[in-house]
Amino acid sequence: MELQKLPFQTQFSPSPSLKDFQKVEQNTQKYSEHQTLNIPNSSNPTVDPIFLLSFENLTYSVKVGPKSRFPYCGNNIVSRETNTNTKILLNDISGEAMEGEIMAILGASGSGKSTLLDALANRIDRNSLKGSVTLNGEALESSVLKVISAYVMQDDLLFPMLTVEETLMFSADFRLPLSLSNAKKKERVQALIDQLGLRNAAKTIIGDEGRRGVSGGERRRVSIGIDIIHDPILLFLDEPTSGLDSTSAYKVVKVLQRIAQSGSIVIMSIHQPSSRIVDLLDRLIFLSHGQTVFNGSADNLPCFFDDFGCAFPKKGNPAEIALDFIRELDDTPSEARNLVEFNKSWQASMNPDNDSNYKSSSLQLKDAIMRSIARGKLVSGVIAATDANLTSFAVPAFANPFWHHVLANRGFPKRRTGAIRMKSTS
Ligand SMILES: Nc1ncnc2c1ncn2[C@@H]1O[C@H](COP(=O)(O)OP(=O)(O)OP(=O)(O)O)[C@@H](O)[C@H]1O
Repeated sequence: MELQKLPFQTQFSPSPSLKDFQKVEQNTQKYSEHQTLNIPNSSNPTVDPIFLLSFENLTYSVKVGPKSRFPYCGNNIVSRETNTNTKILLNDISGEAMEGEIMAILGASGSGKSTLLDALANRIDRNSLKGSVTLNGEALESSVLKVISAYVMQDDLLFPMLTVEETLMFSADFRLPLSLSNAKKKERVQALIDQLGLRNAAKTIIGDEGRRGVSGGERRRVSIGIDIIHDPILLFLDEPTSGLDSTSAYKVVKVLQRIAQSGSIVIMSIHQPSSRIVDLLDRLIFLSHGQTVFNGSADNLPCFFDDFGCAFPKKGNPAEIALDFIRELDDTPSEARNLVEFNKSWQASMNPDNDSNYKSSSLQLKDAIMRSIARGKLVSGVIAATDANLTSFAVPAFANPFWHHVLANRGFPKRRTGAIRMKSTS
């Protein structure tokens, strides 16, 4: 794949040094002040995908104690037992997702969706997780992942008395580097409001039971916004549509598609997507008891199940139909095992050379990240200071959502009382 020539391209070697990154950072700003915040719309998808997330043979198990003979004594008795069993939560899961795509993880409750998401997002101890997760063929250091990714949880904790705009500005103040000017932060917030489709709600308070505020769908998009303020390359979301009506859920996924097409890989777990949501999903992984029972595009579902021997109805929501089939097969362990095995052979027959679907110039990760920054991802300034190994970034990294950080530090912003001065964005 011929890569677009950028003004700074000749300035770095295949193994960039700290100075190279700093030059790129400066040049990126010079190259196009605007590009940093330029968010392509969905009709303008990424031209040349430069990132590929791959995961191979992911296996994760936990030790579980036997049922206590003295249940009323609580867990202590059980934990003293040496006779523990192993429960396999993920069993040999492989797949890949490319920049510009949304990959959805589906399956019945307890099938392992959140566990797989956690495994991909490096939220499981690497010593317990077998297999590999790579970006452009390189294992991801957790410090790098912190900077280039975001994880959006199901439960959103937002301040009810702040407006949408103030909430996002608060996130920008806390999560973007101090070196980034206030004007740039405001610019980023405004771009994000448009990307999230929240322009009409920008001045509306979040609200709660006592105060009317934004709708449930808007609230969910604000939650996504505070986590993606730095414009990450990898975005993980745990059930981003749960609890939303069909239209709100669709709007959320539409926003996610826009984010993917601005140069990210979006990976999410989802329960029962509607047909029009399924149309927005590029890749689906169906899990059953921690194993893959289908991995591919929704278009392949009818053919896959027909080949397996389940006549796939011509009409209806393909994801729902597939989930129903899987649920039925789950009732008979031998049938469920057959489906897992069938998926393996079907995958192999679809891709006999075992080639990655990703046809690219296989850019090294560092180069790909720099190219992505030049394209406008990772808000300018986020990697202003990196070391040669891409292991330390000048980004504030909070283990918890930043609200926790604020609360823990008793920095709760008192609107209008000025305990923390909220910078006005208007
Ligand atoms: N630490 C643990 N110890 C034992 N079992 C666990 C542990 N964590 C998760 N599990 C089990 O692993 C299975 C998969 O859990 P996971 O949360 O990934 O499922 P899920 O598909 O996301 O479910 P849901 O749709 O209900 O959120 C479940 O049976 C769960 O009870």
